[in-house]
Amino acid sequence: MDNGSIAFVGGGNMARALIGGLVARGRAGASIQVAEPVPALREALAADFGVGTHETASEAAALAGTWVLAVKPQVMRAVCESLAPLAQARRPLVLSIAAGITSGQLDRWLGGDQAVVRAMPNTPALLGAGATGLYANGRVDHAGRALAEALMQSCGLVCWIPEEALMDAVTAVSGSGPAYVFLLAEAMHAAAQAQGLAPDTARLLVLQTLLGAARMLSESGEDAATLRRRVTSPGGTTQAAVETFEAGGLRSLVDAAVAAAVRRGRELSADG
Ligand SMILES: NC(=O)C1=CN([C@@H]2O[C@H](COP(=O)(O)OP(=O)(O)OC[C@H]3O[C@@H](n4cnc5c(N)ncnc54)[C@H](OP(=O)(O)O)[C@@H]3O)[C@@H](O)[C@H]2O)C=CC1
Ligand SMILES: O=C(O)[C@@H]1CCC=N1
Repeated sequence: MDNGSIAFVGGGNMARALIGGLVARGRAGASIQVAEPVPALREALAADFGVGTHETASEAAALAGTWVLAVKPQVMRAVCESLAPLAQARRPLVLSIAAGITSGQLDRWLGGDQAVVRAMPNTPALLGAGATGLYANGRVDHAGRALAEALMQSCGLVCWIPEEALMDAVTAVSGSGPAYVFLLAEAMHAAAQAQGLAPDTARLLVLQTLLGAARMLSESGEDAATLRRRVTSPGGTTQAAVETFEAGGLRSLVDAAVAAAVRRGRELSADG
């Protein structure tokens, strides 16, 4: 049964990012099956990546030994229950990327005794620049862990997370994290225009600043605080801005935002 094919159940934003990352790094589109109820999404995935597409989860899942469950947490139970007979018959490696939903819930909804890996990726996976946290339940053997790791590594960095409870923190930091950076970019872009810069110029300057700063964080070997201090001339412009951020409570705001995301992850697993 396992011919190396992967079935994605759900062909939305995150599935598209993962499939794009896999195909860009050499996986044949034809080895990927996607179940997605929205016809326009199915057509776009087939056209862009050459994947096989299906209307229902069981049609796609029947063709693969690895299942990536990429539907919203709110519909995960119904999707798993619809796949339970197939899961019991075929014993696939199941990867769920859903926020909050626990491996115990997935195992139960799929009928029990399932090899379940929780993966929390993020959308830069599309560029091979993703970050994924992985947690495997006790039914996943060495080969299953290696397969899950290789799959997600083709979309970027992978970290194994030792305790499942920490997956909510991973979700709040790196799963949701790209949105925090995009929000900062939006705010800087608006502020640049408010100071009189033309929209295109503002966009270019913000974009290159974020890119350059991220590269320095990644490549300089120095920590964020050291790099920040080096920009901040005593009594200069950066100090004026940084003091404004600190006075406005930026650090505690970020702490509260991440805590809110962790709480929401826990709530998503509350029923069932
Ligand atoms: N977006 C992100 O950055 C990240 C998302 N995630 C997780 O990924 C999962 C998907 O999120 P995201 O891609 O943003 O959501 P989307 O809504 O973009 O994608 C989910 C897709 O699944 C479809 N769907 C619904 N029911 C079924 C079904 N029975 N069979 C097959 N497909 C179905 C939905 O169709 P319809 O719209 O008609 O319901 C939708 O197109 C979530 O669980 C989320 O927690 C994890 C990491 C990052
Ligand atoms: O917003 C969400 O719930 C999902 C999980 C992480 C990123 N997007």
